[in-house]
Formats: sequence, C-alpha cells, structure tokens
Amino acid sequence: MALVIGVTGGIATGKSTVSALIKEQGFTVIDADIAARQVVEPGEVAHQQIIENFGIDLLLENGQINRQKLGSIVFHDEEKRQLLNSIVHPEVRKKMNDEKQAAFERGEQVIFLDIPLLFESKLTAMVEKIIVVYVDEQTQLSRLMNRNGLSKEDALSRIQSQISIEEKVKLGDAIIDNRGSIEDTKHQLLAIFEKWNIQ
Ligand SMILES: CC(C)(COP(=O)(O)OP(=O)(O)OC[C@H]1O[C@@H](n2cnc3c(N)ncnc32)[C@H](O)[C@@H]1O)[C@@H](O)C(=O)NCCC(=O)NCCS
Ligand SMILES: Nc1ncnc2c1ncn2[C@@H]1O[C@H](COP(=O)(O)OP(=O)(O)OP(=O)(O)O)[C@@H](O)[C@H]1O
Repeated sequence: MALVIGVTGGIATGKSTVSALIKEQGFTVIDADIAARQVVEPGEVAHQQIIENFGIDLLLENGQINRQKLGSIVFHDEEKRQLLNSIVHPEVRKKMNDEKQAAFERGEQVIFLDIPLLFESKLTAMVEKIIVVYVDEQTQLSRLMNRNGLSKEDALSRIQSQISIEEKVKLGDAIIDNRGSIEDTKHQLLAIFEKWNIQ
C-alpha cells in the first residue's frame, strides 16, 4: 500500500518551496493550487459557474478569469469566498484524486499532496501523515507582501482567511521550520524522510 503525505501550512509559509525539494528527491507532489487553476480554465464547468455567480466582468480579454480581481473580492468577503470554494473545491478534489490514482498505478510508493486548505476544508482523511511548513506570522506577512506585491492590509486579509499557522502547527505530524535558509529546510525534510523511513 502506498503512503499518502499531506504538505500544508499558511499562505506563503513555504509549501511550494518544500514541494520543490520533495520533487528533487524524485517523488510526485500533487499541488492543489495548480489543480485549482486547471479547473477554472475556459470550457471547464467551474469557469462557467464562476461567471454565473460573480459576473462576466470578471473575465480578461482572452476569456481567462481575472484572478487578481477575484482575489480582491473573495479575500475581503467571507460569504463570497465560501461561494467560490463551493464551486472550485469539489472539482479540485476530483482532479487530485485522479492524479493520485494515476501515481498509484505507476507503482509509486509514496505520494505527496500539497494542500494549503487541508485543515480548513477538512481534507485530512485524504492523507495518512501531515507535514506543516511553518514560519512565524511576521515572516509570513513580509514574505507574502514581497512575493505578491500586496499592501499590509491586503496581505493580512489573506492570512486571516485561513486558520492561523500557530494553530496548524499543533495539528501536524511533523513540522518544518522554514524561517532559515533553504538548505536548512532541506535538512529538516530529509530528517523527516529518515524518521518515516521514506526512500
Ligand atoms: C482567489 C483566487 C482566484 C486568487 O488567485 P491567486 O492567483 O491570486 O492566488 P493562488 O490561487 O495562487 O493562491 C495563493 C494562496 O492563497 C491561498 N488561498 C487561495 N484560495 C483560498 C481560499 N479560498 N481561502 C483561503 N486561502 C486561499 C492559499 O494559501 C494559496 O496557496 C484563487 O486563489 C482561487 O481561485 N481560490 C479558490 C480555490 C482555492 O481554494 N484554492 C486553494 C487550494 S484548493
Ligand atoms: N527559506 C526561505 N528563505 C527565504 N525566502 C523564502 C524561503 N522559503 C520561501 N521563501 C520565499 O517566500 C515566499 C513564499 O514561499 P512559497 O511560495 O514557497 O510559499 P507557499 O506556502 O507555497 O505560498 P502559497 O500559500 O501562496 O502557495 C516566496 O517568495 C519564496 O521565494
């Protein structure tokens, strides 16, 4: 039986960074953020449902959803965020399950799922072990502001739309402290692999 491991954390705490290190070790990482982009491509069911619920003005000239505009709506309005989640999440779960199945069928023994909202969306049953990628809230805020070019207010509203990273740390089977260098983060990841006998 293959082992399925969830990688989670708060927004901008370093899940993608850790996922890249996991891939470097030769493992498949199935990324919920990527799936969430694929299921809203023009022609997909969720694309149509988003237009019906949020309006045609949300589209760019090329027919893609204007993610910046949608983000500025849903990260300031919990009801609208729940509405978007109810459209996108079922499709994301399907896509991730299909990709997981394909990895099983390729004979892979350990599969990683990078799911930012693992706890918020109550998806912990999808995985057997959980790695939480941690940085303190100040580091999270400044990395998010830098990476996305967001104001402090906008960055805080995104952070506050999730369970706090301090809470998530209590729920993980293993924690990676990503406040140091990438090399330091890699050492912690490899130590977890050793402890869990992942090779
Ligand atoms: C609101 C959208 C359009 C903003 O797009 P944008 O390109 O700016 O951000 P991106 O998708 O890369 O997400 C960045 C991070 O934001 C956080 N985030 C995204 N959606 C949500 C949400 N609904 N609730 C809380 N945090 C979220 C996650 O930590 C994610 O890693 C987009 O995030 C979206 O469609 N969200 C709904 C789907 C979802 O929940 N995705 C997260 C994984 S399933
Ligand atoms: N150890 C580190 N040292 C310095 N900067 C880092 C480190 N790890 C990640 N970063 C930077 O912090 C930002 C957030 O990292 P990353 O994109 O991996 O987070 P994430 O958790 O995947 O974000 P999201 O929730 O938005 O998907 C990026 O700009 C990244 O380059």
